[in-house]
Amino acid sequence: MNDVISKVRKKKTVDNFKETTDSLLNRPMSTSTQMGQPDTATLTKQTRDDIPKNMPAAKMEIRDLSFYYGDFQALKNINIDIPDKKVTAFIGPSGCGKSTLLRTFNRMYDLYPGMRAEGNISLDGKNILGKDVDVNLLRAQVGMVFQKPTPFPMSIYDNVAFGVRLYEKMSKAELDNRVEWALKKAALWPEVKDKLKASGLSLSGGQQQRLCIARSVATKPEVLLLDEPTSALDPISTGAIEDLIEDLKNDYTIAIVTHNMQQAARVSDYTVYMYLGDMIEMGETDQIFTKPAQTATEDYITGRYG
Ligand SMILES: Nc1ncnc2c1ncn2[C@@H]1O[C@H](COP(=O)(O)OP(=O)(O)OP(=O)(O)O)[C@@H](O)[C@H]1O
Repeated sequence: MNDVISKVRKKKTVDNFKETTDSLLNRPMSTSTQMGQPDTATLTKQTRDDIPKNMPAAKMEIRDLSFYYGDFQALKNINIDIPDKKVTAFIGPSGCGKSTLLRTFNRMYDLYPGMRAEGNISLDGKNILGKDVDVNLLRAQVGMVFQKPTPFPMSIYDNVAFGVRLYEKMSKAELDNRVEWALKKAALWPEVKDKLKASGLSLSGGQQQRLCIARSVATKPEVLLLDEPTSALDPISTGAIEDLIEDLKNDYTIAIVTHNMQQAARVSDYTVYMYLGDMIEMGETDQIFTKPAQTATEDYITGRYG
């Protein structure tokens, strides 16, 4: 039944997406947009006063966040709430800072010298940018899946058990249960249950990406970050991952970066539009795709630039 509802919901959103983009496309374009640029005259950058007031409880609160690669400022004073147990999609043209923003949510940038974040990101009320934060623990709480599937060169079982062994002490039987649970969550169990000792690298691209999702959920994170998780996959594997996202949001708060507008419309509850390091607009996905508040968002969604 849930399956049917979810398929109807998806179909509706996709139909809405098409109808709206068609009607949005019939509106006249500004001169700058005609030249393949956003209409900067009407582009309003958001501040913390613009965070929508009617949002559900926030799992993460991002306040006055700026990010630097050396001297280059890639994020400029970002203010957003990431709602708990919802899917938030980040969209925007290449280089606007989507991946950079996602990587601040688990301080992935700490691995590289010369990169720094300023401002505040709170997870359940605690600032994760503080010096006292245990970043390994943070990364267990805030899991990440990358664009290209990145299984470790070890067995399917060990891939999933890897993070669990790092952070938790448990018996072999408990670990077996956790591995099975995570593979079921990632909708991969039926395909691999008879070959858990085979190398993770022997799986197809779509299976490898689901293995990476299983590896992430195995440590029972609270937030799951997905950075273009399907861009290297075929349509069938993409559909499987999108169904999985729909299912996972019952238990996890999910943030996803995607270049695919239809995918953002299909899988997300909230959408954030970014441009050149600024957050331009955040709202419910249906609103962003049917009635964006900013002309720049509308122009991007309708494919007029980006
Ligand atoms: N390691 C780095 N060193 C220096 N600048 C970087 C680095 N990574 C990204 N940038 C710059 O930061 C800006 C934001 O990049 P980011 O990868 O976050 O954008 P994006 O919106 O995710 O792009 P895409 O959609 O193409 O993946 C870009 O101008 C990019 O060139």
